This record gives sequence, C-alpha cells and structure tokens, in this order.
Amino acid sequence: MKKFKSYFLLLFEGLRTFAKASKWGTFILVILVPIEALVPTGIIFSIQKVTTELTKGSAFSMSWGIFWAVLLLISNIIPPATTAISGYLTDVLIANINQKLIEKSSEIKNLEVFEDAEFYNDVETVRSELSWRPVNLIVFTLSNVRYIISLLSLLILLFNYTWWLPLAIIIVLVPQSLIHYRIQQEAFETLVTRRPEARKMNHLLEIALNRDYAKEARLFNVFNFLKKRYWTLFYSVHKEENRVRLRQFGIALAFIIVSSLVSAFSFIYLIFQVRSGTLSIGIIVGFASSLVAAISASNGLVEESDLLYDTLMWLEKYLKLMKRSFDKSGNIKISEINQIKLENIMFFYPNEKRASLCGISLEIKKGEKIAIVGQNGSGKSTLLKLLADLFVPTKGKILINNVDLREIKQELYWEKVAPVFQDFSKFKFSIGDSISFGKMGEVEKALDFSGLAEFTSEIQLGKEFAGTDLSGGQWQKLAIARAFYKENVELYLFDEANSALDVQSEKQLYRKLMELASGKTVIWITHRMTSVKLADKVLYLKNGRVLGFDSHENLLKNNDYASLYQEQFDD
Ligand SMILES: Nc1ncnc2c1ncn2[C@@H]1O[C@H](COP(=O)(O)OP(=O)(O)OP(=O)(O)O)[C@@H](O)[C@H]1O
Repeated sequence: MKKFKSYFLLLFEGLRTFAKASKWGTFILVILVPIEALVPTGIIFSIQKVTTELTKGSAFSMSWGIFWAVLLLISNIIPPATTAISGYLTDVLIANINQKLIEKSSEIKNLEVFEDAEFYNDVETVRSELSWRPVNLIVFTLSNVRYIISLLSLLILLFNYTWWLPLAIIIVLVPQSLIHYRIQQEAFETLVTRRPEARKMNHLLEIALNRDYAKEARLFNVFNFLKKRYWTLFYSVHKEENRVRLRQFGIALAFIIVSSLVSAFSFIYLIFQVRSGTLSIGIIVGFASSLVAAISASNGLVEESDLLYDTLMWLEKYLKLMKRSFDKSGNIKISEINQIKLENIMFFYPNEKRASLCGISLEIKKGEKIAIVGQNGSGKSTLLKLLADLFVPTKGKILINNVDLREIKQELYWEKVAPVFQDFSKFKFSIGDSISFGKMGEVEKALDFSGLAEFTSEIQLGKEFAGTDLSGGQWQKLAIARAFYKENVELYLFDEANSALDVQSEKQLYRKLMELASGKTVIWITHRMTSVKLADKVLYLKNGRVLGFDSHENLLKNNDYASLYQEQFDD
C-alpha cells in the first residue's frame, strides 16, 4: 500500500511538472481526457438503450441513436486534439526539464560531486533517457487517467447488471497491479543497478562509431574485442532482466485465466436470465460490450501503468536531483587577490586512500609568477584545481587575502580567475562564442594574442555542426584565447597550456602572458623547463609534497631539481 501511495504521489508530481511546463496545455488535457474516457461507456449505454427501445418498438430509440452519433463524433474529434496538445506539452516539458538541469548544474560549486558514483549514475540515468522519458511520461499518464476513468464508469454500468462482477474485477485487478508494480520496480532497479554495465556497453558502441576513436580503433583493430566484450556484458545484464520478465508473464497469465473464468461465468449467468425472461435482450448487448470494454480497460491499465511506473521511477530520479542541494558558497566579497596562502593542505580524491597532496604550505603574493614542476602524478593539476576553488582541501586552508576561500563568494572569486586546464573543453560553437560565451568584446584581439589571428570569430567549430575542426595546438590556443579574453582577471592558472604548442608559439604564449598579466599573479604548470626562468619562484612537487619553493637559481642547488632540469637538455 505504501508503494501505491508513493506511486500516486509521484503521479501527482508528474502532473505538477506538466503544469509548470504549460498551464494551458495541462488544463485543456485535464478537461479533454476525462470526456474522452467517458465516451466508450456512453456509447455502450446508448447502444443498449437503442436495442431495448427497439425491442419495445418505442420512438425513443431515435433519440438514443442521435445521442450515440454525437458521442461517436466526440470520440473521433478528441483523440487528434489530445495528440496535438500532448505533442506540444512534450516539447515544452523537454525544454523545461533541460533548462532546469542546466540551472541545477550551475549550482554545483564543488566538482567532488561528479566523483560520487551514485550521483554520477543518477545524472547519467536522467540525462541518457531525457530524449524519450518525458514523452512516455505524458503518453502513459494520459492513457492511465483515461483507463481509470473508463474502467470506473464501465464498472458502474456493469454494477447495474450484476453487483458481484465489478467486485470480482476489482478483486482480480488490485493484487494483479500490486504484483506488477513490485516486479516493475525490481526491473527498474535491476536496470539502474546494472547501469555501469549498460554504460560500458554504450562506451563500446561509441568506440566503434565515434570519430574520436576512429583512428586507433582501426589501427589497433579493436572491433573483435568490442564485439566479444559487448556480448559478455549483454548476457550479464539481460540474464537478470529475463528472469523478471518471465515472472511478469507467469503472473499476468494466472490473472488473465482467473478474470476470464469470472467473466465467462457471469455471461452464462446472464444468458440464463434473458432466456427465463428476467432480463431484456438490450441488457445482454450492453453487458457483453461493457464487459469486453472493462476487461480491455483493466488489462490496458495494468500494462500501461507498469510502463508509467517505470517512467515515474525515472521522474523520481529527476526530482531527487532537482531537490538535491549542493554546498553553498561563502558570502565574503573580494575585489582583488592580493595574497594566496596555503596552510598545511592535504587532499584526497573521493574514495581514494592515497593523498594526492600532503602538507602543502606556501604563500604567493600579488603579481608573482610561479611555475609548478614535478613528475607525472606529483599533484600539480590537483593543486591548481584547488586554487581554482573547484575542489575543497580535505584538511588545511587556502587563504585569499587572509580569508578562508570557503568563506568567499565563489562567483566573485571565479570572475577573477582565468584558467587553461590540461583537459580543456572543446566547445563546438562558433570561435567567437567559444571564447566569449555571448559577451560583447574584442574576440579578435584574444585570437591574435593566442596566435590564432588567421581565424575569425564567425567560424563554426565541430564537424557535427557542419563546421571546421582544429589541430591539437590550435584547440589549445583557443583555450588560451578564452583565458586572455576574460577581463578583470587577478589570477591566471595555466596547466600545461604549452603542451601542444610549437616552440615559436610557446615563446609567444609566454611573452603575451607576461605582457597581459603584468602586475597580476600567474601560476603555470610545465614539463618544459625553459619557461621556469621566467618565474619568480618555482614550486617543485613530488608525490604530493613540496620539495622546493624558491627561485630557479636557488632551487638548482637541490640535486633532485637540478637533475630534473638538466635531464631536459641532455641527449
Ligand atoms: N579524479 C581523480 N580521482 C582519483 N585520483 C586522482 C584523480 N585525478 C588525479 N588523481 C590522482 O592524484 C594524483 C595527482 O594527480 P595530478 O593529476 O594532480 O598529477 P600531475 O602532477 O598533474 O600529473 P601530470 O604531470 O601527469 O599531469 C595522482 O596519483 C593521480 O592518480
């Protein structure tokens, strides 16, 4: 019963979601659907009346005939109208849900949530099924409301013939529905808990079909591997689902046999009544038609409410995501970044036992140029992500102008920071939009600064949008242009922003950066040691710890650093 209650609560939430998308669309459907649902009962009733009046030779048969014709007309007009309105409602519902998801994502201030498997699974479930779930939500909600109203009106009609038949139908229907919901829930859970496998299967298909994988997939001939891995995953996912389906079929069959026996028995009983002259022939026509319609409505209700239930479980995940509140940012406003102080920073990625950063303490003053060096995995990018306020230290504090970064209004801090990440995003907009995101300003200047002067802001990016593609270095220059374009920056964070650049472009990058960032703080990660000479201080990291934080010249006295530096210039 608790399940039923939550089912109806969710159904109500679904209706509220429709109303939020379009008040008028929902209102018209709320009027039309019950009328549409009542029409079949009206038609059966009028046929019964026509037959009864005809056998009596009464002139009323004509009035009932006209009533029947009007109902027939209504039954033909309403379905195309509800289809058109529900089509419109589906479109605005999808747009509404998409807008809400974009808004919700903007509330995520700490990227740690993306590392949480449960959250990630929920987001993936909502996102991957977004293109078709809202359609199902509308279609199945409407059909279920229609079935419920039809069934109730038919049961009332049947009640006029025999009181025990509608009762028997309800007695068969309720446990049948309960068992179905239980199984459906199990099926959904199975699918969801198996979601990582389903995602792996999708990834295999992506490798086979996506252009990003096309080169290596061919030269390393991964296709046989993909096919085998796909079948292995398929069998593991579908073994469980087939078990659920089989149970569902068995239970449905048992209930169908019971309800057919009850119906047959009542029909035979009524035939006897008509033969003995207790009931009129019109009654048997009405009874037979309403029984067939009621059985078909109750079967439809069980089947489609199963499908609706499945969709409502998706809605539940969506609503859970919408209700989730994320860490709030602080409230302290800053207009400048005069000092950055790290106090004994320790950082573990979620569910990781090994610290990625350990006991980092240092101070950076406004305008200082800091290079971060160290071997792969030493914690350089992690430190930069903490400085960008995308992750929060597990222990210790980052102080900005002596204020804990957690207390500072995040939007204001981010306004002052211009990053180029190692794994920068390749936005497939026009070049202008992928730099400015719709803001006014001189995109061309940023392009020129980052060495992309030959491109204009109108050029569309991305082959999937009939646009152009860029070389690896050009994509990186575009990410750099994005950072150069940003105004009122106080802190530049560059994570191997030179990794794909040719020697000349790299020199230009640092020249422009030093020019643009004069008086501002710049922190850059690099494996190419030539740029360390430009830095006021070099931060040398190893295994998440600071091995040195001093000028390049002073650090050369450290054997470890000296050999890291020297190795670049050896053969
Ligand atoms: N999302 C993550 N989840 C778990 N561990 C991570 C994650 N990202 C990085 N790590 C781990 O944190 C440590 C530091 O990684 P980080 O990316 O900061 O190194 P890095 O010095 O920037 O390396 P590289 O020079 O290769 O870019 C590594 O041991 C890495 O395996």
